[in-house]
Amino acid sequence: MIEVKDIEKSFDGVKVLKGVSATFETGKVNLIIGQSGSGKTVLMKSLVGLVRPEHGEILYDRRDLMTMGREQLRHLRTEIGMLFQGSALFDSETVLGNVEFPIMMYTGMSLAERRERARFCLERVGLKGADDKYPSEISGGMQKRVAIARAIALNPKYLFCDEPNSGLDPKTSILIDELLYDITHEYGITTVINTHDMNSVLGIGENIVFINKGHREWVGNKELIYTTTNEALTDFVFANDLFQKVRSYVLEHAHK
Ligand SMILES: Nc1ncnc2c1ncn2[C@@H]1O[C@H](COP(=O)(O)OP(=O)(O)OP(=O)(O)O)[C@@H](O)[C@H]1O
Repeated sequence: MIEVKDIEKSFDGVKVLKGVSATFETGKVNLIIGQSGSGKTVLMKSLVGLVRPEHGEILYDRRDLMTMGREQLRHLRTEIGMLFQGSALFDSETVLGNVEFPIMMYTGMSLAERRERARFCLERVGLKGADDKYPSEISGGMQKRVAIARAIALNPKYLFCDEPNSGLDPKTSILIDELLYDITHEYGITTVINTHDMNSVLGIGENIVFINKGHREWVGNKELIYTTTNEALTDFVFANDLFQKVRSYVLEHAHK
């Protein structure tokens, strides 16, 4: 479990996180949602140590990132998997090479062990047989799967995904969501996903943290979101006509 307590972060004197507290649960898909500019990315960057808040605590299973020494930080990094926007694969490396990379960086495994682990991860994300391809030779959805295989290569306790559906068609997005959901549950990972995608919110949102103008405005799950009376949240989630209709349908049937 990751807990953040009263996080504050400013840029050039402007506060963008205004005392955010939230819990990201173990073995669950935790979503951070909110409008553009609300502070989601700054929150996620704070969680992984890329941004340093001026105030607050970031507790990884009770270990505070804010007060960790260099060794503790290095150890924590081996427990974290990251999936960046746009996959961020190394173009000059094969699919297998990309997945092997963190294993080579952070473990003392032999080449044969590394290969075995990387192949296992590729098979887990449904990419058996793609080892020798280069990122430019595979589709965006496949690239995302490679990035997921790389993110789980070190068997992480915590997995962070920044907009994992960006650039994908709706069907591929759902498949990627399902894969992230399955992996989270299979390995008991604390997964934190930063997303705008309403299909993801209503599909895999087991624990949803809604950030509005730098505040944590609402916490709940995909079921509770239908009945929320929080205006900022309904404006954000049900802005789209189709989702508004889905909401009306769900509410109507819930009362029968
Ligand atoms: N390094 C930085 N320097 C100055 N301001 C920043 C920096 N990073 C973020 N901000 C500001 O902090 C605010 C929150 O930005 P953030 O990127 O967290 O928004 P977001 O919710 O992730 O938006 P989006 O969904 O569009 O990515 C914005 O006003 C942004 O301009």
